Amino acid sequence: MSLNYAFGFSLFLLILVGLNIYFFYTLNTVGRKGLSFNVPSIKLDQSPSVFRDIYEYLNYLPSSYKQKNSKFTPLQKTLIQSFNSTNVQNSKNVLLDADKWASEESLFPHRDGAPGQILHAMRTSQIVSVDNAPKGTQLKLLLLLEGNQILYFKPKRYQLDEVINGNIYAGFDRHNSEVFAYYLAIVMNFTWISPSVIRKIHLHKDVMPVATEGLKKTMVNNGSGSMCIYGKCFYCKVNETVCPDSKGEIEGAAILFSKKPFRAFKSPWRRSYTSKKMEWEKNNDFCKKVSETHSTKRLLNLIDVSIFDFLIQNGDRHRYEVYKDKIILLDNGKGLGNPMVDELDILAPLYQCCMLSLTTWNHLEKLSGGSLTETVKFLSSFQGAKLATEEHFKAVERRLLKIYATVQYCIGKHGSAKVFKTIF
Ligand SMILES: Nc1ncnc2c1ncn2[C@@H]1O[C@H](COP(=O)(O)OP(=O)(O)OP(=O)(O)O)[C@@H](O)[C@H]1O
Ligand SMILES: [Mn+2]
Repeated sequence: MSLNYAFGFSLFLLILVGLNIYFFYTLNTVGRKGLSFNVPSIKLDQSPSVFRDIYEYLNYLPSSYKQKNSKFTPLQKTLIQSFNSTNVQNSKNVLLDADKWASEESLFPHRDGAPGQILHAMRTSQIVSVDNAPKGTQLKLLLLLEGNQILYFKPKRYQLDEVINGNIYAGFDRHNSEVFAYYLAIVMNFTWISPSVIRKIHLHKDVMPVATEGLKKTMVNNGSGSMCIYGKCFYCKVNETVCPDSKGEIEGAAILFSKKPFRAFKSPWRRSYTSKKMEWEKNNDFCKKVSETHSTKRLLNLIDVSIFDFLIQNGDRHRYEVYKDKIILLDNGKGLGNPMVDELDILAPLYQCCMLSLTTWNHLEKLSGGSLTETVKFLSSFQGAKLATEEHFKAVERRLLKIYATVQYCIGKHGSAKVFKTIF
């Protein structure tokens, strides 16, 4: 009898303790309830403590960040109208005005159906000359189009499902990353970027008849009768050629060249490209130092760029170029290397400065719940090419949640009045 009593009492105590723990937990997570996340391969033990803090916020991210925001619906509709290229009658002439473009809000027109027409023209206009592009470390060509516009052509080096292992800047440029970046930027309302589209050029029909002598000198026969290009660039090697596919075509990213005078600057958050650590990697107060030599406006712009780079995982923005006091998103080929990796330190400008343009934040909040990549897919579908595997689209959504968590971390640390800036 007394044993039964003792057992019953212990059970009662156990239930009481259990209930206590349950209520304590729910009370503590009210308002920041969220599903726990599977954190992909991250070396938390060796990471700075800021990473742990950000991941803590990620685990309690409000559920609204995982749902669609109805405020995005009208914006999405406008974007779709602008990229729908079914109205291409004028597209042949659309590039003729390109030199007159660049307004106070963008480098190229991005409204009223212009993007669809521009991309279509970039993909289909007659090529009148092909040469090696003289600048940079990566193989690329210059395509001169009828009507005098120039395209940078970064050739395809990898299949979409190829995973680039190694450090963040490993491998050749990814042509699809350039094009993906263009659509992503536009959906994010970062309009200071050059239009970019997947284009296929036929070696014997489009290139050879109009190739410069200089380009022909950088071609070799690959042994099975086809000519391949090794190009002229810092890293170009005779045994690292680009060859046409079985249809005789070379696929690549065609990027509209802008003749505007850009000014180049070294990025304060650039990597060392050796095992040596840069100051920003060792000093979490690095932003304070940068703010002594950079305006708040430029810092906010660099932070926007870091958010963009984190989404595609471009860790190679060693230098940035400016026009009309805005950073132009040139050279986005080092993204989409590995969909399983999220290098959080690309976000260093955000978590070290803990500030963000309010305009950027208001817009980012509208892109939640899958809208961001859904719109990239939708807009790019008008030009036909698939830009990335499903794993990459999922990775971008996962990284967006990490951006939300990083902003929450900053708000938690400094309060939203200090984080959000209206200077832009
Ligand atoms: N769309 C563009 N319009 C005008 N100039 C451009 C454009 N894209 C790139 N450039 C210029 O050409 C340079 C080289 O291009 P890009 O950076 O894409 O090549 P890269 O081979 O990847 O160079 P790097 O190895 O330095 O990263 C840029 O720094 C920029 O000055
Ligand atoms: Mn580059």
